[in-house]
Amino acid sequence: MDEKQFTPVNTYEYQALAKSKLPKMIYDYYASGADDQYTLEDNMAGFRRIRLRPRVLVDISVQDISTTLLGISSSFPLIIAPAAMQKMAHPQGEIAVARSAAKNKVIMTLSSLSTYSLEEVAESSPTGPKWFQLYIYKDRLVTRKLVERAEKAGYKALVLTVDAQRLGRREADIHNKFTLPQHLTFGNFKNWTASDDKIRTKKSQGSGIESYFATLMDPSVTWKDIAWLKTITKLPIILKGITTAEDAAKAVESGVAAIIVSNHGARQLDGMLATIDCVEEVVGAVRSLIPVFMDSGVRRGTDIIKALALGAQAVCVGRPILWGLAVSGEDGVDDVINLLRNEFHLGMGLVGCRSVNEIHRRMVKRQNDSCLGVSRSPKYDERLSQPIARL
Ligand SMILES: Cc1cc2nc3c(=O)[nH]c(=O)nc-3n(C[C@H](O)[C@H](O)[C@H](O)COP(=O)(O)O)c2cc1C
Ligand SMILES: CC(C)CC(=O)C(=O)O
Repeated sequence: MDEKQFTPVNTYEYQALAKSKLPKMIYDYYASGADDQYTLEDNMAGFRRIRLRPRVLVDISVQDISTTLLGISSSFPLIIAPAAMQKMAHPQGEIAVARSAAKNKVIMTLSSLSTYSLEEVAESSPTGPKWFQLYIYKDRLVTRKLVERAEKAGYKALVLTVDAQRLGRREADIHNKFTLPQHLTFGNFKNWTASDDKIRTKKSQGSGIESYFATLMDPSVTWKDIAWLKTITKLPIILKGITTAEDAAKAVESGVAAIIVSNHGARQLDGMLATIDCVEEVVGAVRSLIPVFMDSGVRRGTDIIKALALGAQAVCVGRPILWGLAVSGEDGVDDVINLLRNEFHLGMGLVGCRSVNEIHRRMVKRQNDSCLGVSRSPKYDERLSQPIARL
């Protein structure tokens, strides 16, 4: 079939099409997980181990799938996760994603390591609510300035990533000697110590992003730095990368506004649990004191239902947005969001829920791997190994 006429109907097909369009170095950077990528597979397999228990004969002729997340109304319980360097996928990069998010009434989280500046992204889509993701630099002034700029530009919350004291080892990036392409720069760091030179300096030695991280980010960050961050901002702080009850309890104690249960799309510590398998534990420890969101492995509307049934208030989505962006810019992002929204809407109806509040724990049941026979969907493997041939 002619690639041009092919319209993807789910996020897996978007991934296959994006793979056929992107240069290998860029596709691999977006798609990879750390080490053997066990957790990468498991993030998706985890959702398949959880099965739905629908209730029938419920009048679903009127459904409301909207929700409110930290005071922000959202058309459905989906948030766009921060992902670095989006101009590598499409020239409109983060601006296309921000415009799509605003149009579709979902929150966009902008990465610190964006290829447009945080001000350009804010100005591109003033009506769309946005959160700003932070890493803590060794030079605290870099972080402080970013916080001040994000506040001034109207971002509504800071998402502090806490699972990346050091960058995970993504072997494809090492093989590809990954670097930010010469015509691109980190939008937030023009003329700064944290400039994009750092990603290019050691490119002959392996992953440029690994050397950038090791040079500039602070591996000594602790809970004390959350207290410091609170002293320099009035914005709500969301911790991204909590996966245990112990850390969830500490997060609540530290006074943050919310938690994102995340393993960073399996790009950091391979061998971790799938994040969907961590949600209940974290929700239990948080005792409804603050909202819990989750990410990593969400590819279907029914995955969102499963996450909500286990106690999350919303999911964040990373790679599928990048696949939409790579395939057709803002339109592609619109389409990915719409596919997930429509799948969620249909799934909610078929489990017998008229509103997000009606999704509850008894709507899901866990199954063991042994009951399923396969650890991941053959459909997924097949689609990604031969992207266009199959299409
Ligand atoms: C290409 C790429 C870049 C990412 N960049 C960042 C980043 O700059 N900051 C961050 O906190 N997380 C980053 N993440 C992690 C995502 O925010 C999110 O946790 C993850 O993608 C969720 O998993 P999913 O891709 O399976 O949806 C990145 C993920 C990808 C795939
Ligand atoms: C620039 C990177 C450090 C962004 C990131 O978090 C990632 O690639 O997972």
